[in-house]
Amino acid sequence: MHDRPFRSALYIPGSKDRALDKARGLPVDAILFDLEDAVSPDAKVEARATLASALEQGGYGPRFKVVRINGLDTEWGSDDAAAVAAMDCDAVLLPKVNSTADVDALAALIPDLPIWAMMETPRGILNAASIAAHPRMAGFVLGTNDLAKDLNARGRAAMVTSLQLCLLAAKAAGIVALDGVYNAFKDEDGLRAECTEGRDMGFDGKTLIHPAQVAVTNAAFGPSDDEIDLARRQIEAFDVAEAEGQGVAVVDGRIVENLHIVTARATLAKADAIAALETS
Ligand SMILES: CC(C)(COP(=O)(O)OP(=O)(O)OC[C@H]1O[C@@H](n2cnc3c(N)ncnc32)[C@H](O)[C@@H]1OP(=O)(O)O)[C@@H](O)C(=O)NCCC(=O)NCCSC(=O)C[C@H](O)C(=O)O
Ligand SMILES: [Mg+2]
Repeated sequence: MHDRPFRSALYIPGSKDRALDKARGLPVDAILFDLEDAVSPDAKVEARATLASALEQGGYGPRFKVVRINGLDTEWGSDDAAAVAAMDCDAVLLPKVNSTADVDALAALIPDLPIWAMMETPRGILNAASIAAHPRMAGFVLGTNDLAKDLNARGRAAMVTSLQLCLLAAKAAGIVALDGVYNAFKDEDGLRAECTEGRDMGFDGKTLIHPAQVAVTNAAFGPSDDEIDLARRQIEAFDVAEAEGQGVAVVDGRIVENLHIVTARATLAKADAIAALETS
């Protein structure tokens, strides 16, 4: 559990002024300002300047700001990294990370900023544990489109092992883990089902491509009223049990032990963090 929510993380093409402006009013927890795949090659250089100007202008409030650069093996990567070092953002996102050597290369160009990794290549997935444990690494974003392409995979079931390897690595290292995008952005029911699946696997949130996906995602990854109510009742019941010298309570016919109280407290802390974010 992280000290801020990451339920929804919206990609915004760095080249699109209108979308950059719209994001200032969207209730997302994080923004992934994109210089990579959402920007065509002939617009890359201009997008860098457009994004720098949008971030300088500000207005993104409490949203966590991540800039996705082009790979350092492309003609734009090094200049993107130099530009990002001077931008007002919270992390830099490196695409197609294969190994810790890729992270080292970016770390050498940007001394301070937390680094996030796109996990979207077979080599990267196999190296997930060492990438997550890199001292500068702070977040994983699953790139399920690139991964499906490289695996020649059809459907999400074919990627579950990859998703879980990344989750295990992220949880072991204590970093953020965000699920991949749902491409059919007008299919609300399909998005809800995939959010539910990602949440139940343990992802902190989901990456999005369109504002219409925000509400469903925030609802799926935030604690529901029933979950908050249950967490409160578990804590109360466990306090009573402990006062009576017991190590176990029973709530709704299920046992509640100390470890469940850790989860219950995390649920309440997340609800508080969401409320604080939404009122700031
Ligand atoms: C998918 C889109 C191309 C659709 O664009 P459009 O047809 O313009 O949508 P709408 O007309 O419905 O837009 C309505 C308004 O919303 C704004 N808008 C649209 N998208 C965004 C956005 N992402 N962020 C902020 N605002 C947005 C429009 O400007 C309209 O505003 P207004 O005119 O004021 O009403 C488009 O949504 C889009 O480009 N989405 C982002 C695509 C993207 O970022 N792709 C790259 C990331 S996905 C990826 O690479 C994952 C990973 O690497 C992998 O491998 O899986
Ligand atoms: Mg990708």
